[in-house]
Amino acid sequence: MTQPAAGSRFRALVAEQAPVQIVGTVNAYSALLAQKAGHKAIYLSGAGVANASLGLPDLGISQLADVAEDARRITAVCDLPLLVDVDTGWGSAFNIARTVREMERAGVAAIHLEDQVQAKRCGHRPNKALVSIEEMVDRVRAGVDARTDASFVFMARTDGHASEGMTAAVERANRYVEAGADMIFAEALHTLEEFATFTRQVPVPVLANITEFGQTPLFDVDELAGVNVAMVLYPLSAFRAMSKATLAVYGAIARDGHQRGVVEAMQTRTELYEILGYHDYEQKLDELFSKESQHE
Ligand SMILES: C[C@](O)(C(=O)O)[C@H](CC(=O)O)C(=O)O
Ligand SMILES: [Mg+2]
Repeated sequence: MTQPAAGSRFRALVAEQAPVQIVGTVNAYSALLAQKAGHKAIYLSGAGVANASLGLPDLGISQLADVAEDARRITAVCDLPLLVDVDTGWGSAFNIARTVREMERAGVAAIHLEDQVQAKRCGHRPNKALVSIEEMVDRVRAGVDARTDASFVFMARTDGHASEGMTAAVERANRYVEAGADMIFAEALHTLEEFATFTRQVPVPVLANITEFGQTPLFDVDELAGVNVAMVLYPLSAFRAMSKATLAVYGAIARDGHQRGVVEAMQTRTELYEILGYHDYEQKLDELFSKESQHE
């Protein structure tokens, strides 16, 4: 039986399970770990691609090809609906159309595209500059028009709150919805009251980005459910934890001349193989070999 398209599955999840938790997975193996932990939706972060895959800051340096490659690697092994951060779409109308098509081809369920200028910054840092409402409306129109699968989710992100305030952020969101956006990413709001105001006035599912060390307090799902948030994003939580763990292991090996003090902190070979389904692959190999030897 073939599965419904990724976009349909993501829409159904948002409709049934709001708020849906969406966890960042910086690579294919992380996606398998998220699935193992019981998550139903995953995220490829723009900052994650820049930081983890490229070793660069999240300042609009990465390109479509970088993000598409990481997305394809995830969808190749994990069928959970994947939301992908496409930053500003990497250009104007035809570039945005190409971004949408590439993401559809990569088996992605949803993308979010933001209203910052091309030289974008992290949404939780100062000095973000936005394009005009009209320019962002053009981006949304170009993206929505480029879809070949009507279920593919186009989410518009507004960074408007930081420089223009709540009223303007709500106005921007509504203009993007009128232009065809299916869902809205409300970046860097500060309070639950702000989320309540936002969701009251925006007629589509709204995402809250609960990234650590940022502008938004670490509200829990119940609090966010109470203000009608439909999706809760944890873009870099696992990446931040694995980075700290990695540094501790490298440090211990350098300092101690062995890794014995940090073995306890490691996932075992057995656990790794379980996540990967290693033994199924091995069995397949055995079957192929034994068939081959029967022909000899
Ligand atoms: C969600 C985000 O766009 C990302 O790329 O993961 C970042 C997250 C972060 O830097 O903490 C953002 O909010 O701009
Ligand atoms: Mg980003």
